[in-house]
Amino acid sequence: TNPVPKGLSYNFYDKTCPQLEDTVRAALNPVFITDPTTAPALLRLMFHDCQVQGCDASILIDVSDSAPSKPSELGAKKNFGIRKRELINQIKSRLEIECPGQVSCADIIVLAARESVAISGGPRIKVPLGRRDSLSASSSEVADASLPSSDIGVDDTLSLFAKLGMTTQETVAIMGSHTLGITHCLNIMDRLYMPSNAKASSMDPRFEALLKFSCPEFTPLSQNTSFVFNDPSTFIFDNLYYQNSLQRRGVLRIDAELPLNIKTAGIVEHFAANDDDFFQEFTSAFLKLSYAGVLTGNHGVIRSMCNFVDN
Ligand code: HEM
Ligand SMILES: [Ca+2]
Repeated sequence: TNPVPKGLSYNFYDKTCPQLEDTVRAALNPVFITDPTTAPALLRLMFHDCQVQGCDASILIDVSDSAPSKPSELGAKKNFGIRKRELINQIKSRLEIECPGQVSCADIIVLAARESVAISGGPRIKVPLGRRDSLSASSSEVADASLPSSDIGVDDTLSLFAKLGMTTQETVAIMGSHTLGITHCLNIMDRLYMPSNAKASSMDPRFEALLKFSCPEFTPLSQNTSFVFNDPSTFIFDNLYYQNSLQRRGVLRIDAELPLNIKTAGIVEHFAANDDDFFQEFTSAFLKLSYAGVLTGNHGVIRSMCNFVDN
């Protein structure tokens, strides 16, 4: 049910860089310990790469060649809060010593996300490799059009991930990524303070008060870095996201509405009660995300540095 795209395989680097997965793990483990916010950042980095012109490391490119003065993909509004790109570069430099010219930045992003899930207590996902890197990034306009907005609802989310071949179960499972990490206040200000926005009314009032306390309505600019945790166990990959959403403590609109929509409510309840099934569906959803728009064979390149295109 989960065909591996042509050009990707589980033994892709067996001859050219057999120690790849060990190198990635060894590079990340110390960072995960010193900065536990790393895992959530790297998981979201993969989503935002794969969602914009495919899993091709386009999000790592610093400036756009075609329009050097305009913000490139990374500068898109919806990429606000993207962090830890430099870690992918650091891993890449190690690999350029160990196996020069072999490993794509796109594969490193997927491997780093896979490690992030595993180190946080989530499923250990084996991923097929062989992605290649794009020669250019998207414009910020294209990136903003490809990434979901922070107030997307259930139906739009289902169709967004259906484009990647995900079932409703898999879509609910991939949203379980919000078991990790944070949301900056600016992404929930409308939900909290727009009286016309009925979504707020379905929140647990104590949770709403907590969010409003963390994200006051008239936030001084100097404090617009404030954030809230996505779920109560923000560094642990578990099914508390679903339990929490069922208690009307979802942070984003989508987190709050998955348990309310007739198409997804039963699945949320199931994952809240059964983390094995959540992990299993998450695994197949993660793989489908990692297959999005991949460049393989003689498409794309292997960049020698992840943040710019020198080929
Ligand atoms: C409907 C789809 C989605 C929407 C609207 C959405 C939206 C958001 C928003 C607004 C944030 C807060 C970012 C910030 O303020 O810094 C966030 C964080 C996050 N998202 Fe999503 N997301 C979606 C799907 C996904 C998927 C598919 C994944 C992973 C595969 C994911 C992983 C994460 C993670 C790990 C964080 C925490 C990042 C951190 O702590 O730095 N999200 N998401
Ligand atoms: Ca991309």
